[in-house]
Amino acid sequence: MDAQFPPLKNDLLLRAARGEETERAPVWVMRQAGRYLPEFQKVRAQHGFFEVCRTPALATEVTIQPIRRFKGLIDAAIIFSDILVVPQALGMEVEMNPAPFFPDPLVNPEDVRKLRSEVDVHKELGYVFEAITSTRKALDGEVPLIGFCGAPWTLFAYMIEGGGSKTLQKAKTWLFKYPEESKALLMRIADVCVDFLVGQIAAGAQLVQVFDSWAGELAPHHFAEFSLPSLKHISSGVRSKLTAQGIPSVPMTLFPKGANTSIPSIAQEAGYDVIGIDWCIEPSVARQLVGDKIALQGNLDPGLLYGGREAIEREVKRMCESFKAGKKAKAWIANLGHGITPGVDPEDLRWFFECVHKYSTSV
Ligand SMILES: Cc1c2[nH]c(c1CCC(=O)O)Cc1[nH]c(c(CCC(=O)O)c1C)Cc1[nH]c(c(CCC(=O)O)c1C)Cc1[nH]c(c(C)c1CCC(=O)O)C2
Repeated sequence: MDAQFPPLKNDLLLRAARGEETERAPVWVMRQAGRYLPEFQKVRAQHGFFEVCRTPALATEVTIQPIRRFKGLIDAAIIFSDILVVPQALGMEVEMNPAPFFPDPLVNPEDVRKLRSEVDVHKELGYVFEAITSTRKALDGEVPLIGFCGAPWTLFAYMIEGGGSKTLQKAKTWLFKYPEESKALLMRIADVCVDFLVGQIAAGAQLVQVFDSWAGELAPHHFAEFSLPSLKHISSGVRSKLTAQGIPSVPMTLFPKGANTSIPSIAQEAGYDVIGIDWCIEPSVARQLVGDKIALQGNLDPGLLYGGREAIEREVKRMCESFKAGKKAKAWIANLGHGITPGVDPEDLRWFFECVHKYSTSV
């Protein structure tokens, strides 16, 4: 598989994801290709959001923009796409104006009949696979390429709410009034996620991340009941399908945002190599919870990038000390605790990268 691509020159991310010690922590940021970058805004001024996702040459260009700008400082690219392409593959209409909007959300359990019963990911999402292959080539081995999908619970919530929501009133109505139908839908989404991730890995993704952005909206026992089974289904399904197809396995990351009290069960049961953490948990505490076999990713508050250089340096130093436990960078991928937000000065992000390089070294 890798034979068709240029050799990888920087494998820090992959080594840390496998739990190894590294000279310094690899670093990238969630949503690194996005609206805070003027070069991204330029592309978006001429093309719709999903048009960029669906046009491999444009998706490749915006994926590479942060790699080009922060050359030598950034250790991974993440393919430009969105978690909501999976609901689209299931047959739902999704607009981005500028927040996600579903004109025809799932109102009650009978509505699942509107979804495609069989999803051919190559037909519906082949454009993502093409973008991945094209980006792998364009990266020329500079850094590894990350593929991703949304977690079934987060996607379920979008498909039912019809967009973002503060209370998740509709999604919770489903969970608690129709638990069996909800679980069936969550597993249907998980099946599509499995094929989608396998297709991304076959196309050249060197690590894959599952974003459960709304994990923290569930009580720990409800996370265990509704989200965790579908997350396990994804990790085990991806690995067994890769084996069956003779495709080498890649590290898998789960970002269960806000589900910090569920970290021990996630580490033991979910089947991921890396767990992403937000800034509401101390890194050294997360390390104690997961033991030394699982890698961690995170976790600076993205809001710190508005705080100026002094605050960024102080907090990155503190984060590094907490992750390293005073010793070495091991099994840790530096990142923010959630996506970078619009309005951040790209030069302040550069400073974040420089501070990680300085303070995360093994000493
Ligand atoms: C919940 C979620 C979505 N999308 C995603 C998540 C999970 C991560 C998270 O919790 O932030 C994931 C995502 N979305 C995007 C990426 C691309 C890769 C990257 O650079 O990280 C990734 C990994 C591009 C995007 N997806 C979106 C943009 C901005 C839209 C634009 O260009 O107009 C980008 C760059 C739009 C989007 N897409 C989504 C929302 C809520 C929005 C609008 C608000 C916002 O920007 O945060 C759904």
